[in-house]
Amino acid sequence: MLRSWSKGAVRALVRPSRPVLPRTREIAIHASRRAVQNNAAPTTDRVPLRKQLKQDAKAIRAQKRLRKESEEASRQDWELTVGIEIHAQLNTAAKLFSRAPTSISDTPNSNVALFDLAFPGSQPEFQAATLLPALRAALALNCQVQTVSRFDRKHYFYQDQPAGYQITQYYEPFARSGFVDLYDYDGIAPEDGDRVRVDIKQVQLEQDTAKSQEYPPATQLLDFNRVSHPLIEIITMPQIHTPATAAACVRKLQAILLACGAVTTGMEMGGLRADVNVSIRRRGEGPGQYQYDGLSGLGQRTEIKNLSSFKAVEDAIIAEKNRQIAVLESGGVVEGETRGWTIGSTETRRLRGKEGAVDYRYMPDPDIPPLILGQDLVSSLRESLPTSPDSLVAKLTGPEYGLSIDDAKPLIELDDGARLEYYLDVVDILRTPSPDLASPQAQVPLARTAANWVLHELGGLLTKADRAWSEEIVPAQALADLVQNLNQRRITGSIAKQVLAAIFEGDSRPVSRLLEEDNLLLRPMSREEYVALAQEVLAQRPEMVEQIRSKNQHGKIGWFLGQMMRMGEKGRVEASKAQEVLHELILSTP
Ligand SMILES: Nc1ncnc2c1ncn2[C@@H]1O[C@H](COP(=O)(O)OP(=O)(O)OP(=O)(O)O)[C@@H](O)[C@H]1O
Ligand SMILES: [Mg+2]
Ligand SMILES: [Mg+2]
Repeated sequence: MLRSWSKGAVRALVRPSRPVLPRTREIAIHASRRAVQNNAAPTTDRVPLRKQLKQDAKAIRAQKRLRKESEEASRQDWELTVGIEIHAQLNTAAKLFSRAPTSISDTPNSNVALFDLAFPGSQPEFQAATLLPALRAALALNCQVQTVSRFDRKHYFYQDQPAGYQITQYYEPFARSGFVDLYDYDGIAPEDGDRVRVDIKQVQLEQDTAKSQEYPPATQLLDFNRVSHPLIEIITMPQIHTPATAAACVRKLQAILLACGAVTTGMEMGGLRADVNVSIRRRGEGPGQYQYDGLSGLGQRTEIKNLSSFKAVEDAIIAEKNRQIAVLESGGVVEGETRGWTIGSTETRRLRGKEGAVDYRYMPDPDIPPLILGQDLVSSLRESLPTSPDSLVAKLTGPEYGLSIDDAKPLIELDDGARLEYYLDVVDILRTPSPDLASPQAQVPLARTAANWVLHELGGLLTKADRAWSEEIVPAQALADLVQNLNQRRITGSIAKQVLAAIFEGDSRPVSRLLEEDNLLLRPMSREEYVALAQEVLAQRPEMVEQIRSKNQHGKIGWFLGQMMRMGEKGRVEASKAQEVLHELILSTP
């Protein structure tokens, strides 16, 4: 179908499937095994495998210790400074200046308007709907929204940018002067204390570039579906001084953007990319000669572009800091540069000298009128802003849910917020009034049990099967039914795990039917049955019973309990009742 915005004839991109990277731990294990095999010539001094592995582990520990010590030493001598630029793809249906859809997963080059390809004579049509996610982001980042802002042209020549310039907001961005607070639970470096506030200089609207795919030696294919996808660039002040806090800052910004609905995908899916700017200065020496937006005394910065994971942010900063220290300690000078980083690498690499504002020849775009924003729009968006990640942490760890921070954080962060949605659905179902509803006091334990099942039991199955998250694998209703049955002691924990695994594998029967048909409901054992079973296991080791009685070795009761669980009918023995009967028979009978 020929759409008015898709007449550009552009070579299609063949999208190769994403390579599956082996996990680093696996690489390490394989590498050491291979080393052992290579050394396995039939010599008399061959090192046994276990010994070799132990030696390898010791060497790795020593290496880590050395690295930590040298980090510590360099931290005392040098101060690191980092400022971050985040590019986030906004959650909008259309591009920034055309009505072409933003869907980038469609056939390559199928969602492109003439303006996106810079066809002569085509004109920009600003898509006002872009403002909604952009403003939500700015408000969630505590920015001051500007009543008037404008678009500028930033010139550079590269095939992913058909106009020869990017439309951005350089002189008058739509939002300024925000901040993001990072807490210890966000994973900031311990030396940064409980909280770090990072100021946000500005947030600007701009166009994304086309996606290029290299086929060396001579082919590069371009997919213009991404060109002119609306982006915001968030620019932090250079106020971060540790690599871990820089990574925590990007993670937090992503969480905030997802929570307020400004974006739909995070770094994993390419919806967010970070550039980090790194400089160092020697402690105790005079101030550096560089300044940024009123903050002076800084060292010369280099910029590492296009980082696509939190780990890459942290690792690239560590590598670049070490490189700059080595340059300065050997009497060299740090050049203002744009550098690159490859995952798994230990060094950043020079891409080009850093362009300055002059190189970009910024100029106001003559074809796009200023953006004038009414305060009524801003206030109504502010009022309807969804809960922030910090408020979510407070809510989940507060009296309503009572979760630990260790459970609350992954719930909020996993699967771009989808895991939390699912968890809240499960809890909502559990709390829906019903005749046998747990009392309000029981709601916290129920919420905790639900978190355990969503994160650890269901999460464990996902990890084991190496499957991506989907709320459809085990519907929220099914998990809630399972937790409810467990809570009401209609099934045992091990049966609940067995049923969860069955549903995970595709059993689509409602939980109640599954439990009935497979005869899994707990048929409570009578007291007589518990006593008979206990007597049977006690008779197996009378000498142990004697020891418990005479020497007060109560810890040994656990062995008998284990025997009762094993010997009893599957799924019928309740540990607490079995223990009670054991205590009674052993301790109160002389
Ligand atoms: N001396 C410095 N050390 C560390 N970071 C710095 C230093 N000076 C500036 N920065 C950081 O560098 C970033 C500069 O971003 P900005 O978008 O203003 O300029 P740019 O990098 O030249 O632009 P672009 O890369 O978009 O063309 C900010 O995050 C700022 O905090
Ligand atoms: Mg920038
Ligand atoms: Mg930059």
